[in-house]
Amino acid sequence: MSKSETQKIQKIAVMTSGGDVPGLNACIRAVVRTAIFNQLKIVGIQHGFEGLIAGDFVPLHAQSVSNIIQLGGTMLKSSRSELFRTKEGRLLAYEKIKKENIDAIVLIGGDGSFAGVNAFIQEYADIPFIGIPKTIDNDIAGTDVCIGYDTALNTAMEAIDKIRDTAESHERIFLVEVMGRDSGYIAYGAGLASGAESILIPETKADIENLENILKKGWNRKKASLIIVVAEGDENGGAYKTAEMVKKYMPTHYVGICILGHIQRGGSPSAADRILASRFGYTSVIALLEGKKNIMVGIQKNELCFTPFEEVKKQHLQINQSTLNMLNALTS
Ligand SMILES: Nc1ncnc2c1ncn2[C@@H]1O[C@H](COP(=O)(O)OP(=O)(O)O)[C@@H](O)[C@H]1O
Ligand SMILES: O=P(O)(O)OC[C@H]1O[C@](O)(COP(=O)(O)O)[C@@H](O)[C@@H]1O
Ligand SMILES: [Mg+2]
Repeated sequence: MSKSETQKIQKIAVMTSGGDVPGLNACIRAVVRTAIFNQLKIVGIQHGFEGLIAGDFVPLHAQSVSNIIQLGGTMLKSSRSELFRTKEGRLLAYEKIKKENIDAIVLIGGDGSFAGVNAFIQEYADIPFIGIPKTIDNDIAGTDVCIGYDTALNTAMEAIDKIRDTAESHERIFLVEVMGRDSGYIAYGAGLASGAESILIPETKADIENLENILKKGWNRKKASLIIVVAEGDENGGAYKTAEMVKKYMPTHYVGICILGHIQRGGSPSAADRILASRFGYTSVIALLEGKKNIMVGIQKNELCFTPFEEVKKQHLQINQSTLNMLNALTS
């Protein structure tokens, strides 16, 4: 039997992996403070799985996380790691965990990171992991909302409001491309919140079929500006490709393009993200102390819940007929 199964957990580690989001520092703070409050030792693993493979550990104390709850980015850094996808990489990671006497790990990551840790625990079963979901794409099943989505959504909405000002003054059409590799959550949320005339997302094809109609109707009823929000992962290829289509429908109009890009990943986290991050961080350590392992913390219908890593999949935005009806009414 392994140490973690026979003895109390004494030393844990926390890490961030995958694309960063606002709220990671708030989550790290909650994990560290809860660990220390419960007399656990805690180290940070720097640079995600790359740092785990390299043994890049840093001791953490209550003061290490002072004054970071409001900061974007991650004090532990993050990475995407090709080496962790290999058995050799995961063996190196295991060796470093054992050498550092780490009994359990809190992993703040996305669906990719959880797939990675699922591969790891099939090979090395004696290290309990608790996952905390973060991604601005909000596309992780097992939780209604991920850390970072709310702040990214607000960043995108504020940017679209600004584009609306200049579009109105000059009576122009703009395409605004927001992040979402395979996900329409930011596009849908920011488009709805900013009164966009059209929202193009990977989850539905009806949006592009209606585009010409919506634009012509809007212009004919003397709208001074038209804003189309496009998810980067939209099946038509994002803002540049869609702009070509729009220019065909409205050949005499100015068609501007604005790609928001990584601006959506930065900035001070919203209150909602800080609160979510704090709840998830606290719950993850308590879960380890209660003997839970290899599960992701989540929140569904405002209740905290847990999902085994092997069941953590991508979540797709569900757009049903009543949502389409609402969008049709609000953009008319
Ligand atoms: N199937 C897998 N097997 C092993 N490692 C994986 C697997 N999928 C992802 N990973 C690891 O997890 C890292 C983070 O995944 P990624 O999809 O980039 O971000 P996120 O965790 O935010 O979804 C990858 O860079 C890789 O090291
Ligand atoms: O910063 P990178 O590595 O280029 O990744 C960009 C991608 O990361 C995201 O911001 C989301 O990343 P995660 O799934 O890792 O949270 C996508 O919206 C975007 O397509
Ligand atoms: Mg992902």
